Amino acid sequence: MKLSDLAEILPVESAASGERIVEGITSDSRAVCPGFVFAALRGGKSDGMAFAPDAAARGAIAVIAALDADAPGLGIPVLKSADPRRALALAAARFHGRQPETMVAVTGTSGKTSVAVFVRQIWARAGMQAASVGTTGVVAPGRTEYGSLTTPDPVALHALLAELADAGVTHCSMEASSHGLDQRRLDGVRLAAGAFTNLGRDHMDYHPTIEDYHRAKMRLFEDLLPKGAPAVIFADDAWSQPTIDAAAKAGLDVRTVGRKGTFLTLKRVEHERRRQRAEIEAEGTIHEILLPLAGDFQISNALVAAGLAISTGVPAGDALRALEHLEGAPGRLDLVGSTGAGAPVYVDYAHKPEALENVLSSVRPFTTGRVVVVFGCGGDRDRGKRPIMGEIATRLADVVIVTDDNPRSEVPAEIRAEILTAAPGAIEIGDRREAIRKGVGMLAGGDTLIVAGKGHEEGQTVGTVTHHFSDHEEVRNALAELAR
Ligand SMILES: CC(=O)N[C@H]1[C@@H](OP(=O)(O)OP(=O)(O)OC[C@H]2O[C@@H](n3ccc(=O)[nH]c3=O)[C@H](O)[C@@H]2O)O[C@H](CO)[C@@H](O)[C@@H]1O[C@H](C)C(=O)N[C@@H](C)C(=O)N[C@H](CCC(=O)O)C(=O)O
Ligand SMILES: Nc1ncnc2c1ncn2[C@@H]1O[C@H](COP(=O)(O)OP(=O)(O)OP(=O)(O)O)[C@@H](O)[C@H]1O
Ligand SMILES: N[C@H](CCC[C@H](N)C(=O)O)C(=O)O
Ligand SMILES: [Mg+2]
Repeated sequence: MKLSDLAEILPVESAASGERIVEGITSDSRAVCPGFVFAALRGGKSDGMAFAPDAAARGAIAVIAALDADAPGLGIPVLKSADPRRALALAAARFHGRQPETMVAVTGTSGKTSVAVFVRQIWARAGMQAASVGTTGVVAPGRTEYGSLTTPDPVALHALLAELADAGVTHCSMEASSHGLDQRRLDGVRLAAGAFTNLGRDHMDYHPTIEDYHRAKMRLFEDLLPKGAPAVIFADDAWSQPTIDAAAKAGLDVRTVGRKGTFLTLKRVEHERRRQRAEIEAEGTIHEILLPLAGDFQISNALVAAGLAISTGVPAGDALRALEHLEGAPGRLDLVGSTGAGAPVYVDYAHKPEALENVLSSVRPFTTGRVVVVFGCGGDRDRGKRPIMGEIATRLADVVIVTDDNPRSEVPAEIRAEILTAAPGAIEIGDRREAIRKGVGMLAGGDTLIVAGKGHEEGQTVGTVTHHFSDHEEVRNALAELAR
């Protein structure tokens, strides 16, 4: 690609530099190699423009910068944009070129990972070459990789999408986090359809108000999906209506799913311990489905996923039948094992209030004894959620064990103390391994243990060091010890 190929996105004026070959694009000066375009972004910590001289010294051929950026004497063209993050995303898409033909994205506070992996499974069952990209990583035919970000930065994202397309993937589902949407990480993705699950308290350290948080999510419908594209919206959430309004105003084809949904209507649901039977109406026909997953919320996620699959060409009957074969995303109400007396132990990724509320409520109907929960809250993240989660745990569980979950740069005992202000009577055990042992050790027949907050994670971050830690492994070890 030549620099002049970016002319639709950026003011590439000088003909001489326009002929230069672009060897790569990055927003990190440390990754610049000769021939790269460097995007100088203003971030939470620093202004990328401060690193432009370094990028130029490493051989950058142009810098993408804000309109008001001050760029004296860099010796390379400065391409100014009113929205440098968007320009970077569009440039990365142009540079890497190929993407799977059918891309869909799902946003919402909870359920994104589940929906993305469900859509992949439904497509795959319908015979498509399908992939999913999100919090738990990348899964595609012959490829499974552990992830880090929910929505990768645009440079990594477009490199990945090009690789997937080259490997023959035609259908790809991805998660659109509010950070990702706000930071324009998805702006270069050619989306065929989008979806919304729900909205609750999250990332209040990043978004000033919940309205601002909702607005960031609405970029998916307002700015990213082409007019007329299907927008699959879960209908039974408090934020469903404002979302439907935003999607309709943006000229999208709104398709609601859920009890109040009209595209897929949930008529009836009967919960069993590890599965649920649902009657779903689609195009005037009632389908009875046995969903092999625990948790009320999984029905909602399955409906959103089916809505996306149908909206991208899977016949409704096939999509709904495929729900009978769904496997949950790793670490989402994941049954790891049971004690000798039959008390189940689940690992779940609930690390925000509504998720914790949902998961604890979901297991109550099948618990004849006590619901025991082990959880903590992450450091360097929204502090406001700590007492809220303490209150929810105290209200919905019989035994609450408060422990550590990635304290990062904070003092772990202070995080626990903030949770404990609203969790009187809770047991405090900082060491997560000990906390899990304690939880497992106290289980009697009829009890249920939920180890919440880390789900698929494989590390515990203390300070800047991430130690290997897996709730799955710890639960398995504790159960094995008990059996000895
Ligand atoms: C808070 C946040 O979202 N930060 C993201 C943001 O960083 P930033 O712009 O604030 O970075 P900064 O440190 O101020 O630096 C500004 C710029 O200078 C550049 N720089 C910096 C140093 C240097 O030597 N040279 C250089 O060029 C940086 O690369 C950056 O472009 O933009 C970066 C580039 O896209 C992201 O990598 C980074 O994500 C960090 C890694 C992160 O942890 N993000 C998390 C919070 C996140 O995005 N999570 C969401 C949601 C998860 C969920 O739903 O729960 C996700 O999608 O994963
Ligand atoms: N539809 C839903 N409604 C409420 N809670 C849910 C829903 N789906 C999942 N959860 C809860 O949220 C947790 C995370 O689910 P999932 O990973 O699918 O969501 P996510 O939106 O991708 O979350 P994150 O933004 O943290 O990656 C689950 O472990 C469960 O506790
Ligand atoms: N993507 C989320 C995951 C949080 C998971 C929880 N284990 C924590 O560390 O708070 C975040 O980084 O805020
Ligand atoms: Mg996720």
